[in-house]
Amino acid sequence: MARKFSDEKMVLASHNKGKLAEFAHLFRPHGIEILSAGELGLPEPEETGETFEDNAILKAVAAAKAADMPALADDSGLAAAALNGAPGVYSARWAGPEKDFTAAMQRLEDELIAAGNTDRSAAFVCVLALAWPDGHVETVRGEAKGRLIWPPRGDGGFGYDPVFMPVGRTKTFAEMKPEDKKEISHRAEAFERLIKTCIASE
Ligand SMILES: O=c1nc[nH]c2c1ncn2[C@H]1C[C@H](O)[C@@H](COP(=O)(O)OP(=O)(O)OP(=O)(O)O)O1
Ligand SMILES: [Mg+2]
Repeated sequence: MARKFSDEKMVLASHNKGKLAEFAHLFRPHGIEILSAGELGLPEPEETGETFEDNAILKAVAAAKAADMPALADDSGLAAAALNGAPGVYSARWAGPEKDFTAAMQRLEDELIAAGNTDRSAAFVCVLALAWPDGHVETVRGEAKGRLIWPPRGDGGFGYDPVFMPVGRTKTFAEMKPEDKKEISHRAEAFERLIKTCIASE
């Protein structure tokens, strides 16, 4: 049995404004007060894990202990099939300290072409970890499948959204309204699973 969340508030252990905006929408119907790592002055831990799970857990546990309240962390990224899942857990690092996603998307395109440009399928992955100050952690995972387009399109969203076209759609994540991305995203799927396992009262 998963541990249930029964508090009134939690800290969102992320320093990414794009994620924080999406979580604000996702949490709206649930009546849970969300504080951000930034507003609590929490440090950004080094993401030394090899998997999304490892990194989500280390971010959530560090924040829960530092804030002394339950903490939710999101570790996510884009996995290109032709690149054996790269950039994967390195998705943020491909953009460098300047968070230059124009450069990161260009690198992705260059590597797809170098790999033969025959398979442009990719998936966004999101692992959420909910940790308590005593160190207990629950994790859930969500995925969105699609393909990588070029050139980038749209100015909504964040990160790699302008090159990601979800399966069965004609708009990239960056061209969609936030409420449309929210219906089908990796983050929304993981969030729904989190609600079912850890937050719903049944
Ligand atoms: O919906 C998304 N749309 C576009 N790009 C995305 C998305 N979701 C993850 N991504 C990419 C960019 C992000 O920078 C990286 C996650 O890296 P990741 O370490 O989990 O997040 P982060 O460093 O940006 O913030 P933080 O660790 O403080 O939560 O993958
Ligand atoms: Mg990060």
